[in-house]
Amino acid sequence: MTLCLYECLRAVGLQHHYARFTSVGVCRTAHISVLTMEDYPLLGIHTMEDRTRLFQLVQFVKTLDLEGLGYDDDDDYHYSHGGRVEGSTIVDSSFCHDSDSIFNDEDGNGAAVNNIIASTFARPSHVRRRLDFSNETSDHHQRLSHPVVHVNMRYARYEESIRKKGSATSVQHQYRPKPKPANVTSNTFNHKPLGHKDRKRTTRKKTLYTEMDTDGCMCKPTPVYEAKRTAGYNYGLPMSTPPAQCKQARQAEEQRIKVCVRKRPLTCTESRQREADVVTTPGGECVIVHEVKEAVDLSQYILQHKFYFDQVFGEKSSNEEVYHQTAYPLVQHMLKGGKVTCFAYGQTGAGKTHTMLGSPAIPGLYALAVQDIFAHLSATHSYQLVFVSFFEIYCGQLYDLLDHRKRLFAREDGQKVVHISGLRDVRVDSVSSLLEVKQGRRTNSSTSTPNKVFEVWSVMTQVISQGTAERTQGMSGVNPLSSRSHALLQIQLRDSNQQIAGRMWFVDLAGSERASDAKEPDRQSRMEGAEINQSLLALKECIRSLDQEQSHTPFRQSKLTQVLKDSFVGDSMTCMIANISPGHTATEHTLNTLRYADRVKELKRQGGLRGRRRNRGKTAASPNQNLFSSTTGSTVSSRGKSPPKKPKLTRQSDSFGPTTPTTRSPVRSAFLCSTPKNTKCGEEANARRRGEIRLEHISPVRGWLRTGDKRHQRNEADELGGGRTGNDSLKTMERQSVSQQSPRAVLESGHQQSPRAVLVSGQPKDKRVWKVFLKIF
Ligand SMILES: Nc1ncnc2c1ncn2[C@@H]1O[C@H](COP(=O)(O)OP(=O)(O)OP(=O)(O)O)[C@@H](O)[C@H]1O
Repeated sequence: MTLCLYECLRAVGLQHHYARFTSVGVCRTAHISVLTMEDYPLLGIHTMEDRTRLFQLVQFVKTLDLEGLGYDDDDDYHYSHGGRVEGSTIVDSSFCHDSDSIFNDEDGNGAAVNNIIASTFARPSHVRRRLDFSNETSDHHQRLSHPVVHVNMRYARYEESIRKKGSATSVQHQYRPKPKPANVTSNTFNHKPLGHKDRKRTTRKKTLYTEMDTDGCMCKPTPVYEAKRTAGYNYGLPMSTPPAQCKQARQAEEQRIKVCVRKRPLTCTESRQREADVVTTPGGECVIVHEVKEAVDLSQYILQHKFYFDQVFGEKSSNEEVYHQTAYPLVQHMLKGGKVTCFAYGQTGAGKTHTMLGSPAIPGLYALAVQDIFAHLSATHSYQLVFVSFFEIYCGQLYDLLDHRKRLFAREDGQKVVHISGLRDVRVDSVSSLLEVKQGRRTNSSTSTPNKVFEVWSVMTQVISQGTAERTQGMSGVNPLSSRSHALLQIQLRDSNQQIAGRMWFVDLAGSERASDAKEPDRQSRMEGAEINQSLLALKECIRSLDQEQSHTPFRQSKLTQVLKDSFVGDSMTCMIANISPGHTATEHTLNTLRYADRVKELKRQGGLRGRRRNRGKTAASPNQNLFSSTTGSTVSSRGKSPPKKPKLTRQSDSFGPTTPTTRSPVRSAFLCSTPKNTKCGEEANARRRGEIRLEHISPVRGWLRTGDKRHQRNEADELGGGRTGNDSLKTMERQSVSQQSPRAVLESGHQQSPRAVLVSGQPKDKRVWKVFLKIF
């Protein structure tokens, strides 16, 4: 039993168009696969329903390996000339007279088709044309003599339209990617006319690539275009620039921020699923993503996205190689007393943990860094001590991974230095390693043997394995053991006075993918995803803010940036390793990761950080002072750009209701308690401040009436963050006094909202307003 055109059309309920199809030259099932939407009217497909059906059929036929299934070119031919297909009854009540004409045609010479064309489809001559499948050898078409439309030229048409649009630059057809694997489910069609083919679908899908590659009829060379990015997408910064063009800038920057990309190989699972590798890493500084796209006419084309970074590691790079290019310079800087940070960023399953932690057989950056630190200390006979702490940030909370997930709190002191209270520091005292080194058997990492590396690894794992086991993990759509938290490993060097003599952060960030990618997106995983995204956004905002020389850097937007404050100020060095997956199903995430990294790289080339540091150096001596000035100073951006927008945490309305015009509070902020006490003190305060207080809106939270004054919010945040200023007592007085006003007094003071409103604050705003008014008047 073979596949024929009529069966296909009947499967989607388009069998009544069969004659029309054959009349214009669509006589075989294979012809369907090359139909485009432009051909639909020619085939008599006008209604949206029919268009959808035909579209589905075209998609389905495209996924079929017709030759592999024993597709016989003549089948449709015989079919259309009255041949009765083995095992199937083609008589269909909906097929009207056309079918009779066709199937009762005994001579099989195409007379029926010609009759139909002549009688049923008597159309104007410009419509009466037939589609040409020029690659066919059958003489079937030679019997028809209508004008020809070249539908197989759709690739050329598309290329032409792209050129006209100027949205992409055409390049040579040099890259011929494997087409996307077919993703056909058994319920694609309800009627199951092709049921006898079902058992072959699996093999059909698997052989799709090769068949289409070798079959010139089925697969035209896929056009390749180079993505031409516009200024809007990258915040107006120049796009990824080749290294040659920015050599000077790089030298000037002295690699304070280094952005690298690491591509991992396809995993066994991905190979089994026949995922295509869409990432290439030509040279050591360029990475190209070949994105398979589909045009509106359903033709496929390739869009190449090219990025340049300080270093690009291909799938064959080892952890040691990555370490020497990324973390090793940071270790050297730390040993000189600097503060350094190494981020691993990327989608879940992209290889962040593999890079950072590795395994006993393949130690990651943690172990290699500690090994070098010990090697240095022993070589210089230093008495500095190495302390390690390890904690995670999960859903905005800090948990100590070395202390049974004890809850931690990040607080700022009066000097604006962030401390993590309760964090356990473990002194790493690799006696055996150090002894070995002191005996001259170890000098540095480059001369160490794998056994020695393994030894340091085992020392580190005594500390880290406990923490890693405690880390929050979950199942994502990509990785069954996906990290759902940011893991931060801190390595500190301390002198004999316990003063910090160098600090290194290793940050294994949580997967950067969207929350919806979780395999079973329940509430918890969505919350996790939202939190992860928010902290990554905050990280980006901090970097962006530094780049734009903003007077305020929003460290406090997330715990991650708050904890990593040191990484953004002073004489720090940072390295970001963007990990990417090579599979075509991860293309979108790969591009997102690369764009994020590209953004970080481009801003450093703009000299944003450097310029900022320079400015800071003029006004302040220490990083802490710099930070202070950056957060409280009134410096306006020299570029005149607007400050970054903070994500809105709560919705604030400017108007409370149609009858309650609101006014902004003056600089002095005030609270109003929902249940004021009529004390004398309160009345006095009320009388004094009656003319000053302007309420903006009522917050249902804890019954406070709040003002929208930013300074007030900042003061409040300071208090929450643990910092207290000299005005604290004054503010407390203010709060007390204002909170004790009577409702009547508030009304008299010109405000149209009553504290009574707070009592009904759980209701919609308009209702609340009306209740207040009813109560009063
Ligand atoms: N460079 C590499 N070479 C070989 N295998 C790798 C490489 N990078 C990652 N892998 C493998 O890919 C899988 C996923 O890697 P890993 O767990 O490091 O991802 P991840 O980015 O940390 O994911 P998540 O964010 O979900 O924790 C692991 O099985 C790991 O062994």
